[in-house]
Amino acid sequence: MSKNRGGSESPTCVGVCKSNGEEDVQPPDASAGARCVFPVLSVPTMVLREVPAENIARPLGRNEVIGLLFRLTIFGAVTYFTIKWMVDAIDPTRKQKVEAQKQAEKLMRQIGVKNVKLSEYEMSIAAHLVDPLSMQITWRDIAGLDEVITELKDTVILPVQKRHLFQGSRLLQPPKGVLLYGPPGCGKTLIAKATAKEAGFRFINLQPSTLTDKWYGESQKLAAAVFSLAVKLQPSIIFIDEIDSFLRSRSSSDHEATAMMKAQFMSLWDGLDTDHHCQVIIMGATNRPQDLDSAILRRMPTRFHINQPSTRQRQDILKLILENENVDSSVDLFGVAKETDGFSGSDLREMCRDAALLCVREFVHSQNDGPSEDFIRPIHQSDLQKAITKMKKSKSAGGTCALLHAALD
Ligand SMILES: Nc1ncnc2c1ncn2[C@@H]1O[C@H](COP(=O)(O)OP(=O)(O)OP(=O)(O)O)[C@@H](O)[C@H]1O
Repeated sequence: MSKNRGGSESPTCVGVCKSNGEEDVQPPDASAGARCVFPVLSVPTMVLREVPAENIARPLGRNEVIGLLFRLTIFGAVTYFTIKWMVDAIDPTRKQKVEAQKQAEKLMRQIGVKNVKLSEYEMSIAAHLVDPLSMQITWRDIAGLDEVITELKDTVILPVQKRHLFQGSRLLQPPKGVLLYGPPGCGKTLIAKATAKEAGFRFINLQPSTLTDKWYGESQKLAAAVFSLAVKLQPSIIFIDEIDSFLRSRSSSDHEATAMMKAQFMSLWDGLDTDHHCQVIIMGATNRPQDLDSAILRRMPTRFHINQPSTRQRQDILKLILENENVDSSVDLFGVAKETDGFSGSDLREMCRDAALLCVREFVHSQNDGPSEDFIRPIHQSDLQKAITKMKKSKSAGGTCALLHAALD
């Protein structure tokens, strides 16, 4: 049953007859009791059928326009959020992004940055900001590198801290790029962190994988975000450990996205140079400076060689590492330094830890054997000797592995 215009019910079936190619609307009563020629009507046709012709021709009223706009807005918003939700749901990096955002917000609060609006990409870079409270490293924590520290103070920190002295000079501006190079474990990261701490710079510890492990196109947006974030947080240091893995010499085998990202990184870097008031420094560390792109090397004119420590430097490092430990007064640190030729600062630290652990182990054993004194004995020369032998063995095993890898490569 359908209701006709007058409101009375009739068993009619409204249909559109097509005869001789013309469309015609059947009067309701014409089809009464008859079979429909076209039993199903399309919705727009029904709507037109219901709306009087004069209503279609007349302009829409104010309320109708508002209603229409309202419905269109709702429809647009629902479509937008549905698509956004679907894109988010299929994005494999979504969880990472949410985590990064939380971490970034926490760090921004800790470093006291307020009223700075960050983009989604800047947020994920901000997750690599080092919390200045947890960054306790100062010059005092670095031994044997006094010359490097003095030069860093003069060439990097002074022009930043006493800007007014260098304002008129183009030559004496703080460098935009600093390269620390040398064997692993010799203090490059320590130097970078201490520079940031002492100069009062914010420190973005950028892992190359943050930029390289991304979807096509994401890397470039992230690279741009590194620079825009550093500028927003200036004075700041962008520290890139193992910079060679990321900005190595360009080759024809480079993936297109990698090549584009490198080129973009360099042009963003040049952008820092054009603004003399910009206080952003890129500090790179590498064990393989020979692998770095020559264009990158040109952008890092201030370079520091952090070499394997000499005997005197090793003695200073040992003194610093054992400063607060319980060491027997008979221990000869110079003798230990002489015996540890080829050890890095990191090796020396590991070696001293091993020696200290020997004392702890002896204490634990003595406790197991029955009641004994309740203190850990001091580190003796013999403990250090044993630890040196162990470290030398593990280094030569490491060396054999390295040779094996080199032969296989
Ligand atoms: N000159 C030094 N004075 C004091 N400690 C040092 C020194 N050099 C290295 N160390 C010790 O070795 C650890 C590793 O040093 P660091 O991370 O700075 O080395 P790196 O040169 O950056 O190494 P990598 O190239 O592997 O990143 C430090 O945390 C510190 O304990």
